[in-house]
Amino acid sequence: MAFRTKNLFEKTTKLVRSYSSDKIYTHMSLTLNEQTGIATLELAKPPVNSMSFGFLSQLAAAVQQSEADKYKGLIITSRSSGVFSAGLDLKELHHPDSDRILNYLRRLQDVWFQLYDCSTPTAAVINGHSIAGGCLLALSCEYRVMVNSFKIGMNEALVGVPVSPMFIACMQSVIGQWEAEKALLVGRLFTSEEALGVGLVDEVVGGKSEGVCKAEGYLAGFREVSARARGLSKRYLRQEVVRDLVRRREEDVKKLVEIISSRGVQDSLGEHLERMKNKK
Ligand SMILES: CCCCCCCC/C=C\C=C\CC(=O)SCCNC(=O)CCNC(=O)[C@H](O)C(C)(C)COP(=O)(O)OP(=O)(O)OC[C@H]1O[C@@H](n2cnc3c(N)ncnc32)[C@H](O)[C@@H]1OP(=O)(O)O
Repeated sequence: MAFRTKNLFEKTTKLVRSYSSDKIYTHMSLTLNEQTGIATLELAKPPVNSMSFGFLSQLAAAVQQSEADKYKGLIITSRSSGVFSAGLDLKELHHPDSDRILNYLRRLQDVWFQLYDCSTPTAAVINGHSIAGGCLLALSCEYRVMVNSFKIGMNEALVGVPVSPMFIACMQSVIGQWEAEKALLVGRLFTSEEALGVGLVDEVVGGKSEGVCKAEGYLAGFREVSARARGLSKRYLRQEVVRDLVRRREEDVKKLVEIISSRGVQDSLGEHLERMKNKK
């Protein structure tokens, strides 16, 4: 089979350089299967694929690449066998520099808009724990296959930070208002099986390769469908959520910076980081 592992940054060097201070293309790899036209984006930022500024920039470049090259599909998964993504990098949120946190949250918004609103068919193979921002990443894809025995959800309530409108909108659009409310207000993490029960994921499988096959099956379902019509329909279906968040994006970011910088939230973040350190 003809596989081409693309160094994403060959084509997007300019974009990534202007976005990121990290070394180019260190946190993920994008591999195109030239026979199917489906690309796999494998997150590879040990130990837990936390979403640092550089990670978000590379993710943005990958999504942009899939749109520009008109991939038939994009599968997002993790190189780690235990963690899909631990979400936002808590170190970016703890004692932040005011300009950096503003730019970090703007970057997060940009990536989310790009992924959520992209016309490329997308699927997530969640082959490990998927927490908060990690759950957002999976929910922004169209289809989710999860490997059993892991946890997924948005734990902001336990971290002591508010769930932001973008995260809420995504959760609501997949599992509905009441289930989202029940889960988000207590920071519930679902097992793979519970996630399937509530509709947070579409399938549960025994391992990553089975998950990739299921995701490919979903994406192959569009082979006979006009890519243009499909892409436009997806945008129309998602436009209400996008429009609302675009309209209020600057207001949301400024409010969140204010909240994150507050003493109470900083104390909670510090305690959460301490708990993680002490769990060993
Ligand atoms: C509209 C405006 C834009 C929107 C902006 C929204 C902004 C709103 C504000 C906040 C939103 C926050 C959402 C988030 O995503 S916050 C992140 C929440 N995530 C977590 O709490 C995950 C915590 N991690 C875990 O539960 C575990 O690490 C787990 C993922 C289950 C993996 O467990 P395990 O394999 O046992 O690994 P360890 O726990 O030992 O961790 C290994 C090392 O990784 C460090 N780590 C873990 N998670 C993070 C993280 N999120 N960020 C940074 N670092 C992380 C951990 O401390 C260990 O480090 P070390 O080895 O040095 O001790």
